[in-house]
This record gives sequence, structure tokens and C-alpha cells, in this order.
Amino acid sequence: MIVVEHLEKRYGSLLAVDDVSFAALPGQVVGFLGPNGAGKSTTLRILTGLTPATSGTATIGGYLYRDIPNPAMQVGTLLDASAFHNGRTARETLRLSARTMGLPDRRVDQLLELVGLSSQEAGRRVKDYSLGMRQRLGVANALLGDPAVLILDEPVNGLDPAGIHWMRGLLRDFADSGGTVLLSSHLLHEIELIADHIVVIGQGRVMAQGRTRELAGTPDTQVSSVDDAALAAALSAAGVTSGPSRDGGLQVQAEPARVGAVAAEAGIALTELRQGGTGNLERMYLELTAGAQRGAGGMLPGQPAAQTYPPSTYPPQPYPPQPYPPQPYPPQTYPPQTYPPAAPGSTGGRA
Ligand SMILES: Nc1ncnc2c1ncn2[C@@H]1O[C@H](COP(=O)(O)OP(=O)(O)OP(=O)(O)O)[C@@H](O)[C@H]1O
Repeated sequence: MIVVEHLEKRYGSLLAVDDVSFAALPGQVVGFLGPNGAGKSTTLRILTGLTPATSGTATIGGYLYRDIPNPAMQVGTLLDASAFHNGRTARETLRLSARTMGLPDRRVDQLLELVGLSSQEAGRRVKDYSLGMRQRLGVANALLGDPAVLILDEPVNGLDPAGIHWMRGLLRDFADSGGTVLLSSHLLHEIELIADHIVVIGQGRVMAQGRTRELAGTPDTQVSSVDDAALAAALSAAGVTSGPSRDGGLQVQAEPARVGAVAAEAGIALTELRQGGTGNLERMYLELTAGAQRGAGGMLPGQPAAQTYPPSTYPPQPYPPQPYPPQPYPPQTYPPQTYPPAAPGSTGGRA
């Protein structure tokens, strides 16, 4: 369980992280979403003990990262896929990590297979790796110690659609077996695909958090017809909001099935009907991203936020559901693990 409470980080006059609170529970894949410079990496660096907080707390299993014995066996991290030594092969990189953790070399082969790096690829120097391959190596490195918690900074950067699908399955399996995943991204659609909970951060502040499905709201529909004015009137009469779409036709705040039903009822022939954006979350994120452009205000030290989100529209939801106590340090949570804890091809049992 990851708990971040009233976290604040100042760099001189810049408030990079501003009263951030959220939690990630076992069984959840939590996406930490925000535009460039929003404060995601800073928060993850504080969580993993790389940067001190100005105030507030960030704990894993109730403990500061630095207080967890042999932390790589409990918390798998991928903070910078470009940070691997370029001169080493992937296999050498993982063997070095495994030996540091006291794990045998065969664990490396299990992980290479799990992340889809072939034996031949594993023998190539990291300098010749694509970003997507580095991400796979980073995930393998994070999973080596069969941790209960994964913290991944921008792990889908550089992955192709098949890679994103693979990452989704891997993290879902990890969470389904009791693990906790926190991953960051500035890419809304990727995080929507992968995460079941999302924390949206902008200009250092949490703008919204909750279940992905609930935050996303009803998807928009893009529709065109032989008579858009008549269709708009029929939709309005049915209590459905619509407006002109940038692409021509209408953008409707309802699902395609509902729009189709209204059109059929009104006897209006459709020439196009497809799901558009992902509703509330996309609208909010587009505004947030626009507000985060340099020069748009809010991103420079001392400037006010360019966009403020009324709490009534995007309330940070009470989270986590159960009150968070600093957990008693359970010996069974961080035992010296006997090896191998994981069967080949699995992400292993969770503490
Ligand atoms: N060591 C540092 N010294 C000064 N300012 C910093 C430092 N690290 C980060 N910042 C600033 O803090 C803010 C948040 O940066 P952070 O890297 O956490 O954002 P991010 O959401 O991870 O962005 P990105 O998606 O671009 O990685 C930015 O304005 C950044 O310039």
C-alpha cells in the first residue's frame, strides 16, 4: 500500500508538489497522470527516497522507503529507463541487480522471458536498445526481487500499441495477484487503458482522483446525418446535449447507442456514428494540458494556476476507503524471501 499525505516539495520559489494526497492499495493499478512539469517524477522520487520532501509524508506499507530492509525485494522501481549503463548488455544489467539482491542468475532468465526480450536481444548492449526495449528491461529489473509494490515513471513511453497492451496485461496480472502498482504518464489514453484508478495532477496539485471509469464519465459521440439541425433538435428534446463538432456534424454527450436510438425515433438517417473522446476526463485533461503550456501561466514560479477546477466538478474523492493508520511493521511483509518465490512466467506471490 502506498500512501502519500499532504506532500509538498519546494525548489526555491517553485512549489513543485503542492499538498498532494492519494493512496494506491493492493490489487490496484493507479495511474498518476499529469502534463510535463506537473510534479509526477518529483512525487515518485520522494516516494522512493531519492528526493527529500519539504513537508508531508510518502510511505510504502506504512514505512519510508529508506526504512525498508533490502527495498528492491519489496518495491520494484523504474524511474528512468535511459539510466541503464549503455555499455552493458541487458543480461549483464539484470545479473548485476540480481546479485546485489542475493538472487541467482536463473531469475534473470525468468524475467527476460516475462518481458519478452529474446536471448539474442538480451545479449545486446543497452546503447543499441530502442526506448521500448529499455522500458521492458526496466520492468524486468523492477520485478526481479518479486516485490509487492511497483513504482514506474512513464513506463509506456516508447511502447508501440502491442507493447502498451502487453504492459497492461502484465500490470493487471501483478495487481490481481495482490500487488500494488503506481505508474505515471502524461498520456491520457495510455493511462486510461492501463490504470483502474487515476490521480490527475497539474501544477503540483491533485486535480481529481478516483476510478478511471467514473472519472472518464460518459464517452462523447461524433455523429453526422442528412439533417444535423433536426438531429440536434431531436437530441435536445430527448434531454441529450449536443453541439457542433470540429470535424463537422455534431458532438454529443451520450453514448453512440443512445444517439442512434434518438435518430431512429426521429426518422433521421445517419451518415456517421462513432465514439468520440472519453468525456469528462478528456475535457479536463485537455484544459489542464493547455493551462500547463509554458507562457500560459501557472507553470512559472510565483504565477497563479492557469486553470482552476471547481471542487464541485472534480472533487478529490475521499481516498483511501479505509482510514490510513501507519501500519505496524509486520515481519511477514518484509521477510528475507526464499528463492525462487515466483514460477516462470508469473509475477509471483504478493506479500
Ligand atoms: N532538482 C530540481 N530543481 C529545481 N526544479 C526542479 C527539480 N526537479 C524538478 N523541478 C521542477 O519541478 C517541477 C515538477 O517537475 P517533475 O519532473 O516532477 O514533473 P513531471 O510531472 O514528472 O514532468 P514530466 O512529465 O515532464 O517528467 C518542474 O517545474 C520542474 O522543472
